[in-house]
Amino acid sequence: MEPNGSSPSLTKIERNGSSAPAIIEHKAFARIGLLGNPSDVYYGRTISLNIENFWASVRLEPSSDLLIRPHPTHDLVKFASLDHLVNRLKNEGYYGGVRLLMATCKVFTNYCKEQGIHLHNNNFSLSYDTNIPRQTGLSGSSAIVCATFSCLLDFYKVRDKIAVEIRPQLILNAEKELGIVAGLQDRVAQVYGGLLYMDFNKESMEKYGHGNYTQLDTGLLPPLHLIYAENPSDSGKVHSAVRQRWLDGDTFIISSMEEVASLALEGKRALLEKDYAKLATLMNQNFDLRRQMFGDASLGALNIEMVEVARRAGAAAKFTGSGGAVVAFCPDGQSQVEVLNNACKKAGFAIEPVRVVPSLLNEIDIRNQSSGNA
Ligand SMILES: Nc1ncnc2c1ncn2[C@@H]1O[C@H](COP(=O)(O)OP(=O)(O)O)[C@@H](O)[C@H]1O
Ligand SMILES: O=C(O)[C@H]1O[C@H](OP(=O)(O)O)[C@H](O)[C@@H](O)[C@@H]1O
Ligand SMILES: [Mg+2]
Repeated sequence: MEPNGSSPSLTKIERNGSSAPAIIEHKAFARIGLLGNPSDVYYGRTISLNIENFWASVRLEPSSDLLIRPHPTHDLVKFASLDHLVNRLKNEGYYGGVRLLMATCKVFTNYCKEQGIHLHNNNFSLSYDTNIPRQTGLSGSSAIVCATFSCLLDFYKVRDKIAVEIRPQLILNAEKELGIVAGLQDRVAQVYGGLLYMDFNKESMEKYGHGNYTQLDTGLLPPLHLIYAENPSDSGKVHSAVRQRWLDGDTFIISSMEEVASLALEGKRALLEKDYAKLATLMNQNFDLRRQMFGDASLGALNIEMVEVARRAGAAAKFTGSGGAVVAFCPDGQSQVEVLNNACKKAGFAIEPVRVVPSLLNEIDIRNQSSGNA
């Protein structure tokens, strides 16, 4: 695994000798919610893209015992002192990636059993690594789950038995299993790659168990920038209160989520027409609606400041996910990008150009898309 390297190859299957069982390695990349998030949690719509800037990788090695290997830093259990332990919990919480790997194994196994998909009895060990800034709304959690899921698909050779459009829901189920409130957009972007328009309308979700996912030409995108800060926030916690209000029938939340969903629909049109002034307006509206629904305390002062620094430079800006990272677009071009770069550096925020991942579907995946994907 080389998450600190620079060139992300997608899949690696190593054979040590002609008869030795294969080691399988998969990557899953960070994603940006460009428009419509978080309405994906509420039968809405989003436009999202998978980005090469950051990724998680998972390695599966055949072994005699079934072993889930803790990550040396993300699942820290050895500390220099009590203060170190307490600080670590304060800044990063109790959890690392081990629980994600375990939940993925459980959801995968149960789904295969329910569907009558045969799994052989060989064991494996799983380890992971990631360079996705932790809990910054770049979908670091589902990248770990998605890469694990891909390893299991290949280890059990069942890629042709689990249709592509079903996989995001199974990946989401692994996090649901852990009580994390989240939606499908991350997982769809990570399974499909590229730029996607997603429609999670209730009818399709209930009838087929998935939304309608359309891959768009990544060439439609204008240059985008990613801004982020070391500021972990727990996306599950951020979402729980708003989710509860939505379940309780709060009319403000329900109508605002519908408005957010409609931004993705308008955004699709704007992208197809290359109407980037419109795109900028929609991105700003998206963040303003999130801010009204979630409230400043839940979004966090530093996260709001990231959006405001970008806006003061004249850029359109919104969260990539639930908070921690921002996607910015400079409608006035390169001179504005320079102003934005300087403003971010001055404020202590990292900024870098967005690099989009091309489609990740292989021939088996494309052949096995179910007919329910209208
Ligand atoms: N970089 C990471 N390393 C290990 N585990 C992680 C990492 N990021 C997220 N997780 C796990 O996923 C859970 C949910 O993370 P989440 O808040 O959704 O972050 P993100 O915005 O990166 O998806 C965390 O509580 C933790 O268990
Ligand atoms: O709030 C959002 O936009 C997203 O939040 C979660 O993503 P994360 O990267 O963990 O912040 C959630 O999983 C997504 O479905 C939401 O759209
Ligand atoms: Mg997450």
